[in-house]
Amino acid sequence: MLSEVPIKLTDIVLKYDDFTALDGVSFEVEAGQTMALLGHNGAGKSSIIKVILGLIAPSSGSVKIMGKSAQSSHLQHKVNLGYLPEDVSFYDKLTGREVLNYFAALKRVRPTRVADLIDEFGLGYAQDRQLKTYSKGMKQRLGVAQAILSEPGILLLDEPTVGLDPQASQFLYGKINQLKNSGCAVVVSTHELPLVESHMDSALIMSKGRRLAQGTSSELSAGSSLKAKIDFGELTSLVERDHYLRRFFIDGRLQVESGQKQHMIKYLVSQCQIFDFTIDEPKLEDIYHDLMVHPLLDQPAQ
Ligand SMILES: Nc1ncnc2c1ncn2[C@@H]1O[C@H](COP(=O)(O)OP(=O)(O)OP(=O)(O)O)[C@@H](O)[C@H]1O
Repeated sequence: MLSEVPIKLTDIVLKYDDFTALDGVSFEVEAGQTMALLGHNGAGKSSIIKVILGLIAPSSGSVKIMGKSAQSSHLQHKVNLGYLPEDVSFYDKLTGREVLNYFAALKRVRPTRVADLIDEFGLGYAQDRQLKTYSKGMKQRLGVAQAILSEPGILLLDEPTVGLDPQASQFLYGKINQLKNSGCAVVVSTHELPLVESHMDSALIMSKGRRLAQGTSSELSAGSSLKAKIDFGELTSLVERDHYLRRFFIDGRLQVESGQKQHMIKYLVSQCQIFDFTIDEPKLEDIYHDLMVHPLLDQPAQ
């Protein structure tokens, strides 16, 4: 029997009174896949996470977690799920260690895991201090440690790197990668595009509750109107002789839409015997900003 898809949303519409926060959102996250939710403030990212958790019911559409409705009453007990809310807050008279011990007992996690995570997240020196003495980043580290405590099969992180220093952010994405390799399905809502580009499998880019684009970095790049830039040593002299290449010679570089890239590479290799070139693909950050300026809102939901 095929295993169930950990997260599957189909045509989700979510209304808060008269306001439509999500409008026809569909996607799946397979086991061992990581997906980023991107979009402007108010695009609907946290709402998606809350719908996946079953904290809010969509107005229409279906949310299946491991094949079961997200609204099913015992789902939380049956699915090993880790969650970091956007505004992480714990009772601030507890110490860091007490907070993690509390969640460890709740999730039936061995106590040695608490000690390991406190150590890995660099909180050992503060583990017996009350949270009211913690900085924002220390609380965030604790929140992330809480979310991954049970080595979840589904991990939902809402803006996990807010307040984290660059080293802690890198460490977190290393942890996400470890969980992915053990089969966890991961969804991260974030505004940190370079981290997404280097660490996540795919991204769903949202605007005003709708999907603007979705895919891996190369799929997003191929669907974008931004150009890939191809450079090699004797470019200028070759372009002077080659009428075809001249068409793509812009600002001293060959520039082609991502969809034409393979064709251009073939041409360079077979027609020009150029084997040594570099390709500068559009960055996720550029694709994102381009989409925000030129939205493709008529794109049908997948
Ligand atoms: N409980 C609520 N009642 C009414 N409107 C809400 C509620 N929660 C969210 N909204 C609205 O729904 C839209 C989506 O909100 P959401 O929090 O999902 O956005 P987001 O993409 O996570 O934003 P941010 O990047 O700022 O965290 C926003 O316009 C927000 O004002």
